[in-house]
Amino acid sequence: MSQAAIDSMASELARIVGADKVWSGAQAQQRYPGDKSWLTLVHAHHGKPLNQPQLVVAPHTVEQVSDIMRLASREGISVTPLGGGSGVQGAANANLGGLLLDLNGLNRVREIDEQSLTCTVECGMNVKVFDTELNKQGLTFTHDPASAEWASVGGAIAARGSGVLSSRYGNIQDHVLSLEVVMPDGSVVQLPSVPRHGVGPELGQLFIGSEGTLGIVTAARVKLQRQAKARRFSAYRFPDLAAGIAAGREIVTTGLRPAVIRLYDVKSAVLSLEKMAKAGIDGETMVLMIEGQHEALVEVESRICDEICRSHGGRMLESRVGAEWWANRYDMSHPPHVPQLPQIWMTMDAVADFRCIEALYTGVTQAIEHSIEPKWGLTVKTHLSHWYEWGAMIYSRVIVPKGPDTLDEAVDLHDRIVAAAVEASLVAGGVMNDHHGVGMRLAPHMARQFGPAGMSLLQGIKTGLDPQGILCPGKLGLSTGA
Ligand SMILES: Cc1cc2nc3c(=O)[nH]c(=O)nc-3n(C[C@H](O)[C@H](O)[C@H](O)COP(=O)(O)OP(=O)(O)OC[C@H]3O[C@@H](n4cnc5c(N)ncnc54)[C@H](O)[C@@H]3O)c2cc1C
Repeated sequence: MSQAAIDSMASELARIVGADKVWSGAQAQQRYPGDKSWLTLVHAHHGKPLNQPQLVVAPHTVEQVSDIMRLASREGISVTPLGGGSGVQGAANANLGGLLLDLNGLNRVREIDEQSLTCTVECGMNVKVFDTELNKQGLTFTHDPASAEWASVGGAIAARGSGVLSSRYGNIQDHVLSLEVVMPDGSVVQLPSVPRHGVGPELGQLFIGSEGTLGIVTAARVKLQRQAKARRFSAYRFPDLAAGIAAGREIVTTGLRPAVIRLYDVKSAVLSLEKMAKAGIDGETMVLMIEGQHEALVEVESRICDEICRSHGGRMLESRVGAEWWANRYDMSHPPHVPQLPQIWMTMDAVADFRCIEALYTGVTQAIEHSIEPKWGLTVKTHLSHWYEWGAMIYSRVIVPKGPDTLDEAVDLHDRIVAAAVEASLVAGGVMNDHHGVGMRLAPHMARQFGPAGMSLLQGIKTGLDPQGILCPGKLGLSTGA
């Protein structure tokens, strides 16, 4: 965009939202440095920011979002939505310029339906603030990612996120009941808000995980739960990872639903449970948390889980291990546990069915370990924390303790680790990833993971909904637009 076009667009945007909600040029880039991915941080550190919006606009209402999209569509300007900016894949970067749409001002709770236990909430609502508000009424959202203090509800939906309680309550797609979406041409779609329907396909699922490429999610009706009245923690030391996986599999495939089933491999257990090390955390360890409305049910479920864990060789640890784990569950997202540049760090979360899960663990962790020369001293620590009726997720925390000084070398190492892990997850019968989205990190691998026919279907949907290609061009491995 020429300077004249930017100025003209800025004044049109100011007419929609007010001049104090529009920023351009250096002001825009300083105000919005980009998301929390290593790629974003390392580029900014080397003076080559990935996030380069020419304009930023911060609407407060769905009508304003609609007017902005109508304007962007008329002018053919690309738009990148921004929620809490907590993404770790580089998705919320306006890397091709254009307009960054800051949605944090759309943060109202529109309605709580206490009979149906649902809430209609706007996309910019912060996840933690939302849950704190609900807690005052004895209710809870149950989407509890480690990034709750930064992430928005819209961002969680757009990135198809998951939270620590997912094994009982599901991932974000299970919480979302219906959506309000502003389309690239500014039209507003209200999807049916009923428990289930046979009125054609469930269109809401199209937007969950679409990372801003298909429409702007402005509000969602979401499922609520009553806050748990009873909660039990337990922890088990298993002879090896396979025994822990077998116990987890038996738990979820026999109808039991612990809210937390977290199985750490040896390195990860020592790292993540170090505060409890005196309790004998020296091997594969599982933390369980069982909760519900009825003490009696929680007691029975705990007892059966205990029997299952013991039958797979699990040795029960002091119950405080689980309780302390819960109290400190966000620690790994804060200093001193957060790595610093020039270190290279990333999380790789892969998912597969139970038939493939052990191969996935072995394949991905070994591929990461061998992806770069040993001199870099890479470490990989892995746990399983999202369990489904037919499979589970492995989550690897990867750190290169002293990365190279140059940007190109550092990005090359990073990309080699990612490519090796993606390939290994496919070979093992899984995919990368489970809940962190695609962003810029995984975009080059989308075609490999979706396959040519899958990509062609996705591209067709994109072209149909966004013929000008103005929403997040190039994201999700899609074309950069017309
Ligand atoms: C320390 C740490 C821990 C984390 N732990 C977890 C975790 O436990 N579980 C988990 O799932 N994730 C986790 N994440 C990743 C991240 O927090 C999630 O992906 C989160 O859901 C992103 O929300 P956000 O509002 O910050 O989105 P952003 O980063 O702002 O945006 C993410 C993507 O969604 C798009 N987008 C945002 N809002 C909208 C909207 N309203 N409509 C359309 N598109 C939109 C953006 O364009 C971008 O493509 C973690 C991140 C960090 C830094």
